[in-house]
Amino acid sequence: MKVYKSGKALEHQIAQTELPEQALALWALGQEGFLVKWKQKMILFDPYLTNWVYELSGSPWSRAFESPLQPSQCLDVDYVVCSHHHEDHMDKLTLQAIGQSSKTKFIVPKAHLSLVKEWGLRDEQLIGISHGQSLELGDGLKLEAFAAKHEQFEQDEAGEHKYLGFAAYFGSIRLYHSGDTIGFPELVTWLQSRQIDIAMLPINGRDFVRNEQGIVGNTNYREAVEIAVQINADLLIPMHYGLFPHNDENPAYFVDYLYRNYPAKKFHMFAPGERFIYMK
Ligand SMILES: Nc1ccn([C@@H]2O[C@H](COP(=O)(O)O)[C@@H](O)[C@H]2O)c(=O)n1
Repeated sequence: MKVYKSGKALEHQIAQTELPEQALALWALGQEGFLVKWKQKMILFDPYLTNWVYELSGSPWSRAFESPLQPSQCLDVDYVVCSHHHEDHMDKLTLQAIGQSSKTKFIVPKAHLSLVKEWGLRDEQLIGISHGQSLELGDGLKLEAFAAKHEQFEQDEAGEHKYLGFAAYFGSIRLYHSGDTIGFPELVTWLQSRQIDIAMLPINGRDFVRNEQGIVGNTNYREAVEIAVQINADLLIPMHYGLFPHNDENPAYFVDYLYRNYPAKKFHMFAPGERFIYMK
């Protein structure tokens, strides 16, 4: 798979992107990694910018495309937000490298605070978040966490959910980044009252063959579409495809399903490294 823009050209584009308050810019970085710029703030969701999964687990976990950005190009980001501790979402090498920044704060599930401290991130860089909690992040930016079901809910001894999704409020623009999850009725109920504009959901699905390989599943393209429809999201962004061929889905099936069933529903399918500007 080709990367649309990467390296210095992408870094330059991010720095040069100026936006009115009612707009935000999104860059897809692969899997569930997205950079959001709004006003002068930058927030990075689930960045997997290295080859750490392959280094840990070997074949078949090699990347299908290079990361559009290197961690060292993300030192100006205000917040890195991680949904759960799977290495393609909470990547030790990416976090350690961005942790060299004196600016960036890391928002992780409270269940994983001790782990990221073991990785060398310092207390003052870290913010833990729990299901049901909201964080005010300044300038009208707010983040709210919701439990996710990476097939199941999983909680630590203290009852902290290990899988989270996030509603991020950029002024009046409301974005939901699901993390890794399947669909479940409470999720729809929680999100219906949040009036989400942009819903970002995985489409890689799940099956017993992948379960037998230790791969935990997510919403498939039908479920992603149906959740977006039920919460009345304005725009649907499919994610979690294209990076690992053995845990993938063809995004054309998502487009086909959406086009046949909800032809008026807006979506955007990204190429890695592509910028998309959303204006409310
Ligand atoms: N044999 C395996 C099975 C799974 N992993 C881990 O799974 C992660 C991918 O799952 P997500 O749905 O969270 O993207 C991947 O990061 C590995 O940590 C593995 O390493 N080996």
